[in-house]
Order: sequence, then structure tokens, then C-alpha cells
Amino acid sequence: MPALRNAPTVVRVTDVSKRFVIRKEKSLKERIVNFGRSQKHKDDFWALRNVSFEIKAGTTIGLVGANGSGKSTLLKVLGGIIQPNDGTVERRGRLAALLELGAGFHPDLTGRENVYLNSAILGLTRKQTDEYFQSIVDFSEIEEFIDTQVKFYSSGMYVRLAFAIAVHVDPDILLVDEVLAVGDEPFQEKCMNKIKEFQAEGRTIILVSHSAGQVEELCDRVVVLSHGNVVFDGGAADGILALRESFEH
Ligand SMILES: Nc1ncnc2c1ncn2[C@@H]1O[C@H](COP(=O)(O)OP(=O)(O)OP(=O)(O)O)[C@@H](O)[C@H]1O
Repeated sequence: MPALRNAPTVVRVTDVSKRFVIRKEKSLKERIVNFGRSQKHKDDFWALRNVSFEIKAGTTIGLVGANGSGKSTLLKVLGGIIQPNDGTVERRGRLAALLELGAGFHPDLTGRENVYLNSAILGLTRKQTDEYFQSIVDFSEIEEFIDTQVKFYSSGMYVRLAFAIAVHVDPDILLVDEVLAVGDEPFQEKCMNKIKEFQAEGRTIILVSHSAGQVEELCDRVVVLSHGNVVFDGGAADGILALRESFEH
């Protein structure tokens, strides 16, 4: 469901840039020649450069781009997990983020403990989590392992529990990284249905995906990143064409 023209802006990204410092390892020869001198060899790398856009409530937006183009970095900045070096991110409403595998889970805690920990981080009281708990477990279909430490979970089990938590905390904004691809087919279908339900309820979804089919099916709008720059921002069909073009640069 495309956002209404007069819907409020729920995310405003203004001139966001993110720099990483990359350590480069020297070759064995360089290390011998430079023996005793500083071994430090660092480069600045701009993963995002002057990224700006706004998202209206109720929009499903696809973030696409080649490997390394900055999609996950942008999602983490949007989710407040990392801070940009320049620029600002403004958000309105409760946000739940499904980022890379395991992010947000404590490996030594059990599934049950992680449900309570994550829900608390997302602003739910213990009583509210008690109410949702069984529904989260049912959605994840991993009841048998709910009292196992999550470090022993398979990738699919991680995603099942993480997705189940994210969709039960009543988020206004849902961030979804490529994680859905890890679930098996029945679970992927269940997630797609949940995302469509969220769309119908007017929630805002920001989705990173490498699947053109998934993006065309779900997204009202597509932002294409290339080397940390926004090179396209518009409709899904044109966005897929722009994505293919960006592979050549
Ligand atoms: N913590 C970090 N330290 C140094 N460099 C990083 C860090 N995180 C990301 N990068 C670099 O920033 C760039 C963008 O990474 P990012 O994970 O955002 O790409 P992506 O578009 O999500 O890629 P993919 O499609 O492969 O998941 C990459 O070159 C990556 O190596």
C-alpha cells in the first residue's frame, strides 16, 4: 500500500556520511624491509557519502545495490546501531530492526532470555512480554529449543526467533536486512505474509534485498546505492533497472 501523499515523514536522513578506518596488512616482503618501523597502515573508507532521503509513514522502501555498496551500513545508521560521522537521522515511532544474523542476541543467553532482553530494549515491559511470549514462540516454531543458548542455534533458528520478536513488539518502523533469505521456504512465506499484513496496517518497512522479484512485489519505492552514494530514488520497476545499471560502475 503506497503511503498517502500527506502522510507524516517518519524517517529523515540528511547528508549522512559514514567512514570506516580499514587496516591493511602488509606483505611479508614489506614487513621485512620495514622491520622495526611502524607496521600501521590504515586507510579511510567512506561507506556512505552525503546520503539524504525522507520516508513517509506507510511506505515500503527497498534498499538495493551491489555487494559493499553500503546498504547494511545505512540500515545500521537508520537503526541507531552505529553513528554517522556527518549528517543526521531523525525518526518518529517505535523501531524494530532485523539486522545481520545474531545482531541483538546475546550468545550465552537462551532463546527465552533473549526474547525478554530484546523486548526490554525495544521498550516493552515484562508484563507485556509475558503476554506476547507464547505468540512469539509459536510464530518462530522453535519451542523445542527456546531454553537452549542461542549460540547453538542454526542460522535459520536465529532468524526465526529474531523475526518473531521484531513483529511482535508493535513497531511503527521495521528494518529488515537480507536475513529473510536464510529461512526455509515455508518460513520465508510466513515472513512475506507478515510483511504484507504490516503494509496493510500502514506500518513503514525498510528492506534490504538482493531479490529483484521480492523488491518488485513488496516495495513502493526503491533507493539504489552505489559506492555509498544514492544513485536512484523512485519507483520499484525503474529502481531495478537502475540497480542493474549500477553494477556496471
Ligand atoms: N565495521 C566495518 N569496518 C570497516 N569497513 C566496514 C565495516 N562495515 C562495513 N564496512 C565496509 O563498508 C562497505 C559497505 O558495507 P555494507 O555491509 O554496508 O555493504 P552492503 O551493501 O550491505 O553489502 P552486501 O550486499 O555484501 O551485504 C564495505 O566495503 C565494507 O567492507
